[in-house]
Amino acid sequence: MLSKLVKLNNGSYLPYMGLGTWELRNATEVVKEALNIGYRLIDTAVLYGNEKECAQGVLEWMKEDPEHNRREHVCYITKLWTNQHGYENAKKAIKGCLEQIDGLKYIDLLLIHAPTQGKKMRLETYQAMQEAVDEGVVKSIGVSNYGIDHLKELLSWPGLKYKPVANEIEVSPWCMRQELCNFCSENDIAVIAFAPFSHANRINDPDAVAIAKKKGVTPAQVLVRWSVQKGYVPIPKTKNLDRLATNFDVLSFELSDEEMKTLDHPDVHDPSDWEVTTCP
Ligand SMILES: NC(=O)C1=CN([C@@H]2O[C@H](COP(=O)(O)OP(=O)(O)OC[C@H]3O[C@@H](n4cnc5c(N)ncnc54)[C@H](OP(=O)(O)O)[C@@H]3O)[C@@H](O)[C@H]2O)C=CC1
Ligand SMILES: O=C1Nc2ccccc2C1=O
Repeated sequence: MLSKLVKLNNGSYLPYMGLGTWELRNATEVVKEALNIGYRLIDTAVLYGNEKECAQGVLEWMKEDPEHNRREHVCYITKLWTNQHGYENAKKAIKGCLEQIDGLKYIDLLLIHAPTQGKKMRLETYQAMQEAVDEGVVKSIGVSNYGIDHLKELLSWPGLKYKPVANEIEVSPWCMRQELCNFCSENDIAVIAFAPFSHANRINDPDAVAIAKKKGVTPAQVLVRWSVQKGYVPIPKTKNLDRLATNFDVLSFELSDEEMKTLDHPDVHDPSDWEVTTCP
């Protein structure tokens, strides 16, 4: 039986999966509906331009049933974009993120969106994020699109006060990043798996379709389940209210070892998005 929560290295938890919100233009409506279905993790970013709308969705959901729908039940993730790196710049950017979400009061998990700005900028940004934890406005911090070298740089940095709790990276059966995922696991860093459908490119994969048919589920559910069963936290995105519920329903069935192996493509590296895990 899979747990509904993934324990982080700072003692807090992530839900077993969440909602991606890139390109969501009806974010308030989708986030509110997702929370009503049972999603408890919302992944946004400064880049997406919808932080305010996502927060509004959470606030409206809380307002619907204040006794049961509580702020502390939701994990709100946002990410600093690449032009927000550097100590002062990041301080200002974090303030901006907090202004966007106002009524939510704090950010559950703040990530550096990508390691593209070089060592000095990466570490200065992280320093500003650590201070936001000390100020109580951010509960946990982590990174995204970090490769092993970027993680080693951070873990060996003398200024490290709070270990990154998570690395958000593209992971799917066609982008397994086994070495990086193993490194994260060995260092107690959770893997948040973005683009679990390879940005919809793989939703009709014949193996996923065949397994889905056999189980009476959708191929999307098979791909989300693959990720959850690997121990990752997938964050599929949909703007479609009907798909929200099925994508979330992945605890009612299991994939056998053989089915997992059929889906695995360890020798394929086909990211659907940017590939910056090896940048200097
Ligand atoms: N940190 C980073 O650098 C990155 C983070 N991310 C995060 O990860 C999230 C997910 O990645 P994303 O790139 O959106 O790609 P996904 O792999 O989640 O695929 C999303 C696509 O799949 C479609 N889809 C969703 N559910 C179904 C379904 N049940 N059946 C058929 N099609 C479906 C969606 O269309 P529709 O909406 O019409 O249903 C959309 O076109 C992002 O939204 C973002 O939050 C993504 C990329 C980079
Ligand atoms: O969701 C995302 N889609 C993207 C495309 C390019 C760069 C970053 C991202 C995201 O974070």
